[in-house]
Amino acid sequence: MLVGDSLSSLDEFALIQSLNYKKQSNNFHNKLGVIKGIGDDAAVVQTRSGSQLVMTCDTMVETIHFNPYTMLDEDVGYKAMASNLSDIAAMGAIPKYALISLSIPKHYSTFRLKKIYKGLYECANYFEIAVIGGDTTKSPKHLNISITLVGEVESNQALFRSNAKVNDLVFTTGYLGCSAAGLDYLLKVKQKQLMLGQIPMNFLPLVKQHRRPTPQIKAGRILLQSRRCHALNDVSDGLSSEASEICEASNVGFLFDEVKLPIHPQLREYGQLIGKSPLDWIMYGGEDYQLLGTVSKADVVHIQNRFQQEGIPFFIVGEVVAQKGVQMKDAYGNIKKIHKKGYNHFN
Ligand SMILES: Nc1ncnc2c1ncn2[C@@H]1O[C@H](COP(=O)(O)OP(=O)(O)OP(=O)(O)O)[C@@H](O)[C@H]1O
Ligand SMILES: Cc1ncc(C[n+]2csc(CCOP(=O)(O)O)c2C)c(N)n1
Ligand SMILES: [Mg+2]
Ligand SMILES: [Mg+2]
Ligand SMILES: [Mg+2]
Repeated sequence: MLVGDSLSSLDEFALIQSLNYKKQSNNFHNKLGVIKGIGDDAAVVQTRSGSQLVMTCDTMVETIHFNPYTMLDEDVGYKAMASNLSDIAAMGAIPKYALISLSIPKHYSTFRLKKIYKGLYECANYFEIAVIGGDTTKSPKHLNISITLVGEVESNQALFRSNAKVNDLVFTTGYLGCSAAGLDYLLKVKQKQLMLGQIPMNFLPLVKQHRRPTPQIKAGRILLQSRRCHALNDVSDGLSSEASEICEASNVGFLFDEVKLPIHPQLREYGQLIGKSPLDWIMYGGEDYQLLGTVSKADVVHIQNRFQQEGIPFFIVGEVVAQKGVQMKDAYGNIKKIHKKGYNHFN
């Protein structure tokens, strides 16, 4: 990076890399018991007890992650907590403690902040997370909420992006693309603080997925306990981006099967209405917070059964191949390359 380079010339992931690469020695990390540092959904560190700590933080910034047309105040708190929980789920870990950092512009009333915290505690209480601290400051213009989550995982069992193996099957734990379509709808309607009751029934699942995604903690635990899941990631930036992350970390490729990608009926309907392919939202939309992972063919039936017992969807959507990168096979058997495109903060 050159002095004075503008951020817009840099990719978000390249920026993280350039700020952190080779700044600390491996010995130093080993001494401190770092099992997994930068580069996965959460960090994993050794403790003196038998288990390991899992830590992550994610931020929501007004105008970037939400605005008055897309979210109710309660939803902002709920989603800030849920998106962090999702990174813990992607490690197969159990979330436990949260620290909340809040930066508030002058025009926010305590009434609105209480609503944000109502949603935040709704999510924290449901998933049995103890809120144990945080930080509060003024902000020049927009609200900023950042959450640090700490969880626990059985020693050396955490699921990484880096263990996918050629011939594994690729799965997701639910429908993708709905959140992005819900966002599209809300931005088109453009009505401030739109209540659920004002939204036509057929668009409700899309809006709900955008405002209140369910972090897949239970799915992550099933996958870890099965001891048969090879790689795992959560889908915050879109399927193409998250698949690329697993492929890069594992040094493999993914071949998605277009006819196997599940399309939510309301996503299909909304796509038809506005003339857009659901595949665009699925591949490049993001914020669904489902899990994307790989499992060996021999073990897939066992895992499928466990998901069925728990009533959680499990869709096989492709396979892991030796050819690097992400590809898509269409209904006619034609294969095309999928570029790593998706939500990226700086381009
Ligand atoms: N400013 C930073 N300094 C050091 N490490 C960072 C920084 N920002 C992100 N990271 C690390 O980079 C890795 C990738 O982060 P990223 O935010 O893309 O993952 P994610 O939280 O799973 O995705 P998303 O934020 O889209 O939900 C993680 O290990 C994260 O801890
Ligand atoms: C008003 C508004 N405009 C656009 C978006 C879309 N969006 C913002 S951040 C992000 C990726 C996840 O965030 P991160 O990578 O920071 O975890 C996506 C898909 C939105 N939610 N609200
Ligand atoms: Mg993640
Ligand atoms: Mg993040
Ligand atoms: Mg992101």
